[in-house]
This record gives sequence, structure tokens and C-alpha cells, in this order.
Amino acid sequence: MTELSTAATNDSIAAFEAASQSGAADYPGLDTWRSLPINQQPTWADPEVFAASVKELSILPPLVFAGEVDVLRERLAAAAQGKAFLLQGGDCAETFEAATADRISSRVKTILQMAVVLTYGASLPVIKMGRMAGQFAKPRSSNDETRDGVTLPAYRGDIVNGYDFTPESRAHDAGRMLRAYHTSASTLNLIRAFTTGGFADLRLVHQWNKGFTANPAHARYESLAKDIDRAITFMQSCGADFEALRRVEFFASHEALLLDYERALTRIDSRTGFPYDTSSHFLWIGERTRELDHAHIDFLSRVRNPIGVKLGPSTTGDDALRLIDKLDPNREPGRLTFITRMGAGKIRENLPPIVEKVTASGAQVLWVTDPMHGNTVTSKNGYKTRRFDDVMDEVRGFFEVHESLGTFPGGLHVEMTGDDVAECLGGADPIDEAAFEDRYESVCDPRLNHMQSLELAFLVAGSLAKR
Ligand SMILES: O=C[C@H](O)[C@H](O)COP(=O)(O)O
Ligand SMILES: C=C(OP(=O)(O)O)C(=O)O
Ligand SMILES: [Mn+2]
Repeated sequence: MTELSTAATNDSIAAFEAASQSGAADYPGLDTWRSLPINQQPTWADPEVFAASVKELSILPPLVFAGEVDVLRERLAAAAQGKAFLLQGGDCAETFEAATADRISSRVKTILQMAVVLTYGASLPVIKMGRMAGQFAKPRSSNDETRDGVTLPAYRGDIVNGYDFTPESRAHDAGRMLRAYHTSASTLNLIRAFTTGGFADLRLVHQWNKGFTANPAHARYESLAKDIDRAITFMQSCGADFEALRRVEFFASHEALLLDYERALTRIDSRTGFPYDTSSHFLWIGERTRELDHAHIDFLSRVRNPIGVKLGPSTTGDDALRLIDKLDPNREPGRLTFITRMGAGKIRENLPPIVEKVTASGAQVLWVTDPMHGNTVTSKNGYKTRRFDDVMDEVRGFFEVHESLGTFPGGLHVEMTGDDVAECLGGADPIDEAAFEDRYESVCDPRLNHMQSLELAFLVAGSLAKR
């Protein structure tokens, strides 16, 4: 989000004009999705609250600027061409309650630390992106949840209903879309302040490690930070100017699941005349909503943001080609990212035919691994979890496949937090099932904790460095 300031400096008039546009009402095709089949949408309890919320959202200021979105597309194009690496991480489901300065800053610090490990280890620019400031809507395997014989609607993310297991909390309340917008705005505000106001200065590389519990990954990071310090001191003595290190670009992303919300935040950019979904820089389509002729693909095919699509184990090469035709008909590097989430046991078999077909078609997509969603299991004591070894193994498999096909493994997409939670099993300072009882906090999927996130970053840096 340095890009806010860069874009605002270079292009301030256009950015502010774009900000004042509420438009998009008559833009052709933006509402075609409404007549198509659509999955995983809420059933709002009160139509009047829904109408009022959508109306208000459609005139509120954009959360991100079109100019920033364009910069991200260029950065992702570099990654698609093997010249940069995407690091995308954050909660499975953000909550309104956890949008506090402490929680947000520890997540941002952890992402910055992971990025330093990757940049230093791989000598590649790293694009930093949070699953943050809008990751509030969740697709679910089941519409309902039953506890002790009581059945209620499943939790679908704070933008739809509450996690508390009561009928009132689980009702689908459209007023929550406004709270999601405002929570996203304050989260983005804090991220922008952190990443442009000096907190992300590379000369503070040690500071980002403070406040986290000492552990093996922490120590390894500290030693790397010392190397970076030495390099910076050396370059400073040579007269290098480090002002540029004060700021980092940091982009926001979330799953574009709730199309009423996404549509209401879509604006026509005054510079280009194109629609941009201004709820976030990058949006992805989930594994459960990527049917070709359904609403999600149609809507996202019509906005200029860079788009991701999750590809699970049932994906075929032809599916991938059809997605490219719909979402990236002009074959524009940076436009389309495929986020594969096959499972550790399947990636080495399932990924190659897809990559081969895409490569043979001449398309240049960005390949990213999500080593989380194909590796979910239930622990003996009943928690949704993932084994850290499986996560690492899927990442290794992803690198092996791309190595053998001569394509570029361009990014890592993870569910993680900066907090010392116990949700995924294993790691260098191993988390066991008993720890879940006290330190399992996720309201949806299990996340890597601070240490597991750093450990994974070291693994990926090593694999990138080998290439
Ligand atoms: O985050 C992803 C999905 O929302 C999640 O994995 C679905 O989980 P469920 O199978 O518990 O509904
Ligand atoms: C729902 C998610 O993933 P997928 O669509 O890959 O299951 C997610 O990223 O939280
Ligand atoms: Mn998830």
C-alpha cells in the first residue's frame, strides 16, 4: 500500500476522481451474474435491511484505488514471468472482534518477516499480500451445524452471521455487510500506516521479531536479520540511500464470495472507464464457486482487478483452459493466478497435466500453492486441523512439479496468524492435540502460528534458492 502514496503522488488527480465516482449502475454486463446459478450465498433475514445496506455500500468511498490495483497487476505479471514471488497470507476468516491493533500488527509483522526470509534467501522481490481487510465471507460444506441435538445455520463468516451458537446470532443479517466494510477500512488504514509510516523499514528487521516467543525459527530469523543488518551497514558506509527501505508495498485480498457486497463496491475508474472491484486489490474465486457458467466467474470476468482461482484435486487441464478463456481472454500476464490446493498426497500426480496443458496453450498464468486446504483433517479430540508435515510436503511437491516442467513456482498462499495459537499439528516446537484445548482460536480453518509461518518461509526460501 505504499502504492497508495505512490499512486496518490504520481496520479493523485485520477485517484481522487476515481474515489468520487459512485457509478457502475449502468455499466453493461456487471449484473449478468444475477441471472446465473450461484452457490454459497446467504438467505438474508430482512429484505429492507438488505436493500438499505447495498444502497449505502454503493455510495461509500472505495477501499482501494484503481491505480493501486494496476500496480499490483504489474507486480503479479513479473511473478508470472519468474521475476518475483507472491506471498499471500492471513486468517481463514477474519472477525470483527479480532480487528485490533495488536492482532493486525502481529500478522503484518509476521508477513514482513516471512517476506524478508524469502527475499534474502531467494534474491527475488516478494509481493506482500494479506488475506486481510475483507476476508469475512466463508463457503461451507454444510448449510447447518448441529450441537447437542440442536441444529442452526452454519457460520458463514462475520459478514453474514455470528459465530455464537444461538438462533439470533446465526441469522443472516445484511447489516453486517456495512460492518465488514468499516472493519476493512480501519484494518486497511492501520496496514497503510504500518507499511508506509516507518514500521516496515528494513532497518527495523530485528524489531519485527520482538514480542514473539523465543523458539527455533525465531533464532534462525534473528541470525538472518543480523546478516541483513551487516549488509545494510556496509551499503550505508558506501553512501547508499536507504530512504526507499522505509516503505513497503502491501496489498489486500479476499475471496470474492458475497457478490452483492462485491458488486456494490464496484466503481468505474475515471481514468480508464473500466470497472474495478474496490473492496480489495486482489480477489479470488474459491474451489466451491468456480463453475464456469455460474455467477462468480461471470462477475469477476468483468472487473479489472487481478483475479485468482483456487484449483482443487478434481480440476482437469481442460477446466483450467476454459477458466483462462473466460477470465483472461487477452492472455495478460498478471491478470490470472491459479492457486492450487491439491493435498500433499495428490499434488505430484494431479498438478503436472494441468500445468502442461496451460503451458502448451501459450497462456502465462501465475502459479501459486495453497498447501492448507487440501490437507485438512479432524484431530482425535475433534478439532479441524492440518499437519505441518503435510503442509510442507505439498509445498515441496509444488516445487518439484514446476522444476520438472520448467515452469515457475510463483507464490505461496497460507492461512496464518502472528499469534501463538495451536491449530496446526507439528512444527519445530511441536504443537500437539492437547494444546488445542487452550490455544485453538480460529472460527473456521486452522492457521499456522507465528513460528510455523517462519519455518515454512525458510523452507520455501531454500527451495527458491536452489532453482
Ligand atoms: O476456508 C475454507 C472453507 O470455508 C472451509 O474449509 C469450509 O469448511 P467446512 O468444511 O468446515 O465447511
Ligand atoms: C475457502 C477457502 O479455500 P478453498 O476455496 O480453496 O476451499 C479459503 O481459502 O479459505
Ligand atoms: Mn480456509
